[in-house]
Amino acid sequence: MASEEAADPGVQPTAPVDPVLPTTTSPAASAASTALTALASCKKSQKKKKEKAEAREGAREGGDETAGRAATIKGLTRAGCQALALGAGQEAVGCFRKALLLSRDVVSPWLHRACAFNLGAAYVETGKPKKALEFLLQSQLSDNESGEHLEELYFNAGAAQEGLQDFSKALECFDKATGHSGTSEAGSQAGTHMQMGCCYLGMGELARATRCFLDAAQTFVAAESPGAAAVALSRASGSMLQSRRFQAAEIAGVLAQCRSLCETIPDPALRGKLYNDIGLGYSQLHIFSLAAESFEQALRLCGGELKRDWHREAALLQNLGAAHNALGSFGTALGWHRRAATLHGTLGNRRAQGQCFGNLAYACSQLRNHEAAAENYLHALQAFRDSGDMQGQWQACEGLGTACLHLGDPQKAIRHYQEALTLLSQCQEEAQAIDQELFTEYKFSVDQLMELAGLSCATAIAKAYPPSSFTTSHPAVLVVCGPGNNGGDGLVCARHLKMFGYQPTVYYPKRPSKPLFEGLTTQCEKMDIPFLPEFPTEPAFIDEVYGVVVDAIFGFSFKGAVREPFGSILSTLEHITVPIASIDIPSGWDVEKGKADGLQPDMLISLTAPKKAAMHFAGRYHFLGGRFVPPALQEKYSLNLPAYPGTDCVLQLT
Ligand SMILES: NC(=O)C1=CN([C@@H]2O[C@H](COP(=O)(O)OP(=O)(O)OC[C@H]3O[C@@H](n4cnc5c(N)ncnc54)[C@H](OP(=O)(O)O)[C@@H]3O)[C@@H](O)[C@H]2O)[C@H](O)CC1
Ligand SMILES: [K+]
Repeated sequence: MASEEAADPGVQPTAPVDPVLPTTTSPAASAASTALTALASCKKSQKKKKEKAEAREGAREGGDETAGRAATIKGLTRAGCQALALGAGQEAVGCFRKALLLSRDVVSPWLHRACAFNLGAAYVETGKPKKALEFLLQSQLSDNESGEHLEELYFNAGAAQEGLQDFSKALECFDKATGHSGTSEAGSQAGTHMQMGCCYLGMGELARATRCFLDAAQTFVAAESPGAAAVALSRASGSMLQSRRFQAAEIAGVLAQCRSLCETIPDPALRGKLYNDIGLGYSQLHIFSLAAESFEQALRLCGGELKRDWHREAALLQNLGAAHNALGSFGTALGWHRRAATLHGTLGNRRAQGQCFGNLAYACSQLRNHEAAAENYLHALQAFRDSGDMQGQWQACEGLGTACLHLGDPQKAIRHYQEALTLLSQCQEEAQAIDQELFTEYKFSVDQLMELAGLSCATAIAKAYPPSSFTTSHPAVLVVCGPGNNGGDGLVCARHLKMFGYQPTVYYPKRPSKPLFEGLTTQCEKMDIPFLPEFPTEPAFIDEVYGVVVDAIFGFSFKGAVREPFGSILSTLEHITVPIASIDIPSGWDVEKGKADGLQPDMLISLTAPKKAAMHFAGRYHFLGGRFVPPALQEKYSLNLPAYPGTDCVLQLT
């Protein structure tokens, strides 16, 4: 979708989409990739294990009473390994479990531990990390075991911890695995680096993740594994893009390296996936010519008629059209949009089809074929209505309005523009609507959400301004609370800051007489958090005494001109030099348009989802908090929230 005014088609909804091959580095994606990598490693270790088990068991087959049992264990181990190789994880688990049971009656503790290891590794593979750890722990090898054994054990334990999203424990294990990797192949060391990269991604440490992926890529190249090296480079470029701390030229360099490796990868499916990822990377860098080339290369690899991946093909056609729109080659774009719209339609993906019709309409309008533009905007509008996409609907209406103007029908244009405006305001009321739905449909109480919101704020503040960064003698924080729920978030935040070792002081001039706010106030008082009787009028005084000021005055219900006493408070805050951390929205800002001459906080903690005004935020730290929106609600409002790292309650956006 794109409106006539869309100056930046890479950011507008014309941007390539990727429903099939997410480059996302969310913990979920990382877990998925973990499972895959673990699979490869397990297979490797199972193979070795199998060989060693056979050799050692063979040596033990000396006609003693356990020979028969050992032979059965050997058979079960072999069957388990075969099942693993065929991807039948459950069956493998069954075999290894039986082998383990039998091994209990065999005198050799080594054999028992080897069987426990096999079962643990199979559980890693079947995505049962808790079970995996249970058995991997039973397989603890002694210090005089070979380094390779220990490397395998720690690798699998790391993969299991990663599956449990305990990234720091996983990293400890992977570290130990690399510590024992002296004799192992380069490929297995690189595999460990990949896993470590995934852990850092899960922890939101994107620069470290990038380093690990790049290290892995280098080792894979040295080990002559171009496919694995290209995957590592693709992950590296993804985390570089996400971190926003790398220069475009650096990222483009990684993408180019990845692309040249792709040419040597024999597996067409992997090559196709990588070309698509590379295309998405180039799109994010706004290098649309290379993006289009990469998408075309991916499209050629979509598979023959029998094994065709139609969903991927539809996404690629859509991406190609979007890239050509961005390049201004609208004539070429038309064909891609049409094919994409048809294929998405056949696959029943109405929303994506709407986007393709929108892109097609935009290309038609640029080619001055306003009749065709109007017709396609109408198709887009219908598709967005069917799929409940409000943003798509108002953009289609706006496009329709412009097309009608060009076609000499101003009355009709006005009607479409009016509809676009109504739809737009409905979008902007979304934050309140989500809030309402959380209470009415999902039966959350305000207290619950406020607790989570306030905890997120305190956590984000502690991340951005650790006590060591304060120039004041104590980590003193002034929390200014307003009369609504934003103020309530401030009180909760103050309480958690105190728990975290800060010294918060609250200013709360207009206190609603409601049990919730009275309770929050008492909790703060009981925790020896002082409440200021008056607000300091001198900005210099605030700078002197406090290291950070939390702005919890107004949130999304602020309207009109600021009324006292908040007008004077905000004027003072506009002149302080210590950093301000605003909760949800900088106070005094228009919820949609911001306020150029208003408060300019150093930090913004957006709750639930960034509000429109967040676009005008120019401070150093933007965090997302309020990790409480259930997936169904996220989907209903097409929130497209980025994934929170691991179990964190905040996510740093910038
Ligand atoms: N789901 C979530 O994301 C959650 C968000 N939470 C936080 O709640 C706020 C929204 O809270 P709400 O109570 O709806 O409103 P505000 O805190 O933004 O402010 C309302 C009060 O402000 C007064 N007000 C409004 N405009 C002005 C003005 N121009 N001058 C002075 N005072 C003003 C208003 O007074 P009235 O007299 O108009 O009633 C209210 O007293 C959201 O942003 C989050 O921070 C919750 O924690 C739950 C989860
Ligand atoms: K605020």
